[in-house]
Amino acid sequence: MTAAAVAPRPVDAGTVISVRDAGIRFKRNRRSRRSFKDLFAGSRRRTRPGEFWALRGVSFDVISGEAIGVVGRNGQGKSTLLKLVAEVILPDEGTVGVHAGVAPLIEITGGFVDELSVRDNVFLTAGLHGMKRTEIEERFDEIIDFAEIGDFLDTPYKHLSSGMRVRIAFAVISRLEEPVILVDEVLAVGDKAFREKCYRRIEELLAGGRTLFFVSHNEKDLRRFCTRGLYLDKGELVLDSTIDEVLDRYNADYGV
Ligand SMILES: Nc1ncnc2c1ncn2[C@@H]1O[C@H](COP(=O)(O)OP(=O)(O)OP(=O)(O)O)[C@@H](O)[C@H]1O
Repeated sequence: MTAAAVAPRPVDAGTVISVRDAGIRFKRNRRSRRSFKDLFAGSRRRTRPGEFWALRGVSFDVISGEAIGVVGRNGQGKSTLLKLVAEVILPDEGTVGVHAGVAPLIEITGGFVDELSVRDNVFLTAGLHGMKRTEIEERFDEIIDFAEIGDFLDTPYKHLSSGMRVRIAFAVISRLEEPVILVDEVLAVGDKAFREKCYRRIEELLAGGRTLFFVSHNEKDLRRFCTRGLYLDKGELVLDSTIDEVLDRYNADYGV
């Protein structure tokens, strides 16, 4: 049976994300590009020379309001999983059903455009997530105050330091009204005071019922926010359990 033939499971009330047997393969040197012909050639399950599965056979459901920590060593597929949930990439096999809007902070650029000013990027990103111009104008000062980068409103995004990029990206993403928030390790770039401010904001969002995916190598942070853990190893989901069980298993496996 081809992946395309897998019938989507009925979605329970409250299920915001439903991932079934998802797999994504990359070329060693760049993202695998499937040709139009491949879609009909039944070659989806095969790995061609130079390709590998960054994720494979991954299945889980997420209920609205869950806070999920994604755990695993470097290169085991954590960021790839978040990109699937953000629908930035599509699975090569299986299905990824996302039944709610997603605000992703998954790369340092936060989806911002290098050449545009900070001001224009705020309007662009918030607009792409469905905010009306008047709503963005109302929240603009709050966003800039949160990021503490009021002196750089007309600066092209590419000229900001990496910490400043994360500040503005987080400030915008965390003001969106999307029900699902994805936070990759990018916050690690921010200084300690700013990180703490972001963490308090994440706690507010969780208290307000948002759903969180949080990738981190920091056990304390994972335990602070997350109730559930997904442990990825060699592209497979080896454990889906409480965050405490997931961290215990990860520590036992890798002796940290
Ligand atoms: N666009 C891409 N093209 C080719 N390979 C990729 C691409 N993106 C990720 N990979 C590879 O897929 C694997 C999983 O990468 P991923 O970034 O998901 O790991 P990770 O668990 O988030 O790692 P880290 O903890 O280091 O951030 C790695 O081997 C990585 O090199």
